[in-house]
Amino acid sequence: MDPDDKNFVKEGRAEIFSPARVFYNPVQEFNRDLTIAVISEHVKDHYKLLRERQGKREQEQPGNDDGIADALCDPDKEGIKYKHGIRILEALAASGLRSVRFALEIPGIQQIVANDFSEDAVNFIQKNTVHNQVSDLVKPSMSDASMVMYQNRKIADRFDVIDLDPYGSASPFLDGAVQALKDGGLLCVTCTDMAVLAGNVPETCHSKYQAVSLHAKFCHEQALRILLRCIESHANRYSRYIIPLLSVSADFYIRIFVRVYTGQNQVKQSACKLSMVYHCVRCGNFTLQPLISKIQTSNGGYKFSPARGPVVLPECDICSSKQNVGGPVWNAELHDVDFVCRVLDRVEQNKDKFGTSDRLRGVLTMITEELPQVPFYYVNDELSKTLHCNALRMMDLRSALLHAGYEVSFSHCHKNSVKTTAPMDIIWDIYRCWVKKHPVNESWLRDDSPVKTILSKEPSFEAIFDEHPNANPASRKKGLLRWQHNPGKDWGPKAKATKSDNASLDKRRERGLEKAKERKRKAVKQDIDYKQFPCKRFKEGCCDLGDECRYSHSISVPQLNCSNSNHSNSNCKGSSCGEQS
Ligand SMILES: C[S@@+](CC[C@H](N)C(=O)[O-])C[C@H]1O[C@@H](n2cnc3c(N)ncnc32)[C@H](O)[C@@H]1O
Ligand SMILES: [Zn+2]
Repeated sequence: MDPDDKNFVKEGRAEIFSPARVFYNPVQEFNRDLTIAVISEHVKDHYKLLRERQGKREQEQPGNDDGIADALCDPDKEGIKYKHGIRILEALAASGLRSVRFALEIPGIQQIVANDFSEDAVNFIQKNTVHNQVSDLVKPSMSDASMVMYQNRKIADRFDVIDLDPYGSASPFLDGAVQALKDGGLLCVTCTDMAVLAGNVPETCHSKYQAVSLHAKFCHEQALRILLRCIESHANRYSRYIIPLLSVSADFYIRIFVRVYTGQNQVKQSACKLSMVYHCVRCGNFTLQPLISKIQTSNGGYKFSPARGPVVLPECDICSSKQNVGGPVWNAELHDVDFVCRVLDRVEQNKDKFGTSDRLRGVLTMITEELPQVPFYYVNDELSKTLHCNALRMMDLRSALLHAGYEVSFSHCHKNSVKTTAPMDIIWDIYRCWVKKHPVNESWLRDDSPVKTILSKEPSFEAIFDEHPNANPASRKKGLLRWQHNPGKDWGPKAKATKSDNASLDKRRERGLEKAKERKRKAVKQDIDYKQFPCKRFKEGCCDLGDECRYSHSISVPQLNCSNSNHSNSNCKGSSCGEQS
């Protein structure tokens, strides 16, 4: 292998040959680093369990006569085979980079099956395995991913860890995965079909995940909760259930880590972890409707019964607008915070090991700060946008909530998120107090607008905006890297690998850039100032271009020219709007 080759990739301790016709996405290094940290902690638990089961505590002796580490102490050497180590299946392995990194960077592995249905990919898995001297640990396999999992359903054949990292949705592979894991086995799942999970196509979301996704500001957390519920429902069919360890929304994908257990009693509780979601289309108010209630019985036991509903009136109790209904979603915890703290410790103690350690520290710290039992969040800029008022600083809103006796946290899913135990009307009370000091323009107070409905009510208390000692969380105080800044050229889910080579891919990329430049030149010629138009992606919470975005991220974009009261603001095209006065 020639290290100067353009197709030669170094990541972690691995050196991989990865031509364009085999999939490789450099932006997913964060995903792979995170997975290595999580599986390493899983190995610790695996050995703890083994020791408990066998009651043995031997001195560590990696590498006995047959070259296999045999002791049951926590393994500490990577790259060697452990007789009692874990078995991993990477069901969709592409170049094998992930599997090779597992072999080189996670101690305590017995075997990794690196599977792909593409012959090309498997040839590269083979080459890369030999080049990185991990042929003892990594076994290339060419098969359909589901088939491998169905063939390993027998208890003796099941895996300790299954990693699913597909193009788009992981849903076709979930049924096989929940059956091919050992009791307590770890399932790691990526989904990159965010448009589906985030509410753009609710009917497709239903066909893939059996849940309706809503077009809501909390869409990234919704994606996590839809996927978790979907895995749980697959598991339940086989008397199994899941315990989420870590659920992450990052860049253009979600990544979740859950343990799968067997137990009919726990499976019954699954019904209590489901909720439908009502969501107001105008003010963003949301309410969860559980499907099953667990009721205490007189003899100290409990029974299940259908939940009472509906929990909301047909119209939003805050702004009287219509509400959509979505779900069902997972309504229980997204993470096991103790486990996340262990992963965070591992990252902090091995900073040099992970190329993305700064971001890992930031995101994991934020996750440990999230309110664990509060599904979803509001987005602060969206609240001020709804009222067309001056922006209320995040620290001021957080302080006001804390002074009023409520808990508050960020969500790692969104920069300006507000997770809180306060009902939405309390948040509006805080905004009502704010607006008294910073009145909104009279023109927004039309009869049919949520602005008027919300502001016509007096606040039920006097909000205190003085900085509260807990308003600034540690992750923010320490200035940890919590968000990816200005994504680079490779950002985004990559298309399926093609037969073309890198050179032609580069040419296509160059042509794309040239076209974009041409469009910009034309715009300048026509003297179009895009900054007068609001950025749709920013509004949806997914524009990461910051100041570089050619559209406006300001909430005070003048759309006031439009006199048509039926004309929704989000559709207004500013100076090009046909319905203007
Ligand atoms: C997104 S790539 C995997 C990337 C890899 N996990 C990594 O971290 O670099 C998806 C891979 O899945 C393979 N694939 C897609 N459907 C499959 C199936 N049903 N069975 C096996 N492999 C499949 C494709 O050939 C492709 O190489
Ligand atoms: Zn409303």
